[in-house]
Amino acid sequence: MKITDVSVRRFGHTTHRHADSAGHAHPGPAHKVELALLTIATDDGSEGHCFSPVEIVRPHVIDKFVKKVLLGQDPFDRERLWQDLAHWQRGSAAQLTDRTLAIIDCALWDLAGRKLGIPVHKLIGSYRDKVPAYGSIMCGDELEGGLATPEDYGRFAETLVKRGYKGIKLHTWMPPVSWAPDVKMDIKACAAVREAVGPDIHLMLDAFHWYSRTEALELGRGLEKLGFAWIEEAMDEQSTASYTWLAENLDIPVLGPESAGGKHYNRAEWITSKACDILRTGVHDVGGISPALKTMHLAESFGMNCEVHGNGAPNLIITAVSKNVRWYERGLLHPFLEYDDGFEYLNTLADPMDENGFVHLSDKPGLGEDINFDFINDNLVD
Ligand SMILES: O=C(O)[C@H](O)[C@@H](O)[C@@H](O)C(=O)NO
Ligand SMILES: [Mg+2]
Repeated sequence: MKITDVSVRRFGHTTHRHADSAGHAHPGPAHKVELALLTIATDDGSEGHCFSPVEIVRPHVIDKFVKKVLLGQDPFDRERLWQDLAHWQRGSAAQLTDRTLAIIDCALWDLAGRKLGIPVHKLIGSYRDKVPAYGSIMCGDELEGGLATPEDYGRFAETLVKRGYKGIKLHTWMPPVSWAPDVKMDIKACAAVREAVGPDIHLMLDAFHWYSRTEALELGRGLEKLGFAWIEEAMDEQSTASYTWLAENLDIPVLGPESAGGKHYNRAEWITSKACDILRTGVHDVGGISPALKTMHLAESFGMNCEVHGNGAPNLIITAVSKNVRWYERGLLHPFLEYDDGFEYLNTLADPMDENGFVHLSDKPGLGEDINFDFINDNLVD
């Protein structure tokens, strides 16, 4: 079996999600955005697919790096193909990123599952077929009745508990919100949520990513009083030493790194530097399902949980194949958006959640996404 092609379909779809100048999502009027579907094809007609931001699988990257590594190779040689792509990164002048490696790795897993007729979480070795979800709330805003005040967060948290969530994570206000960031307002929003949902719901905070050590310490101490489960990305994750200092000075578990580079290698450094109490990984953060599994196994060897960043089928799969992952991050959520409405390019939700807050794994072969190929082919953009 040999890989004969790597192709990309760019298509338009409608969303109410808008990115602000810092890249954080907020609700807004419906608008058209582009997405890509990458496909790896083989000589026996098998295919593997993965959705991607368009720029991550742009022609330069696919032609100059991906095709050179993949074409003619056995698609089941995922580990060797991932290692070869990773080695090209150094000479790529930062053009070949972990995000592209993630898309290729996921498409290869999808191809293997589709070829063998089994879901990827079973191919890897499943630990469970449903995963508790926490509701991951969007960053705050200045929208009337949106997420503009601590009370707005409290009201929305009540709605999420009624929907079935047993855990809720806040992202509070960040620039370009005019008065943000503000530690005291962060704590007020967290206090309003704790007051609204009571003591039994697990609460977490993912804060402004660039607080100073002393600001992060003040924030962490406030969360300790509210019984929060973890504090996340309150400082720039490029400074491991800052997190070692924070973890030494706080009782609340420090979780990370999410956005710091370095794949599973850097996450090993975070553990040995005592920079986190709970490790973090994510399919798109570390270069795919394959390195994410390595990260989770690394954490397990240190008796540490490893929480997964982000929603979607690949991240859901890795939450289901390891005992030391507690949650699936379902979001991002906002009072003005109906997350369960899904997307035009999927026939069904990739992460359906029952009334008890459990997300159920798909039993479809591959990544398990119910792709609407007709919609994609009818909405191609060149
Ligand atoms: O920075 C953001 O936009 C959000 O925090 C986003 O990355 C969210 O997915 C996250 O960090 N979850 O943990
Ligand atoms: Mg985060």
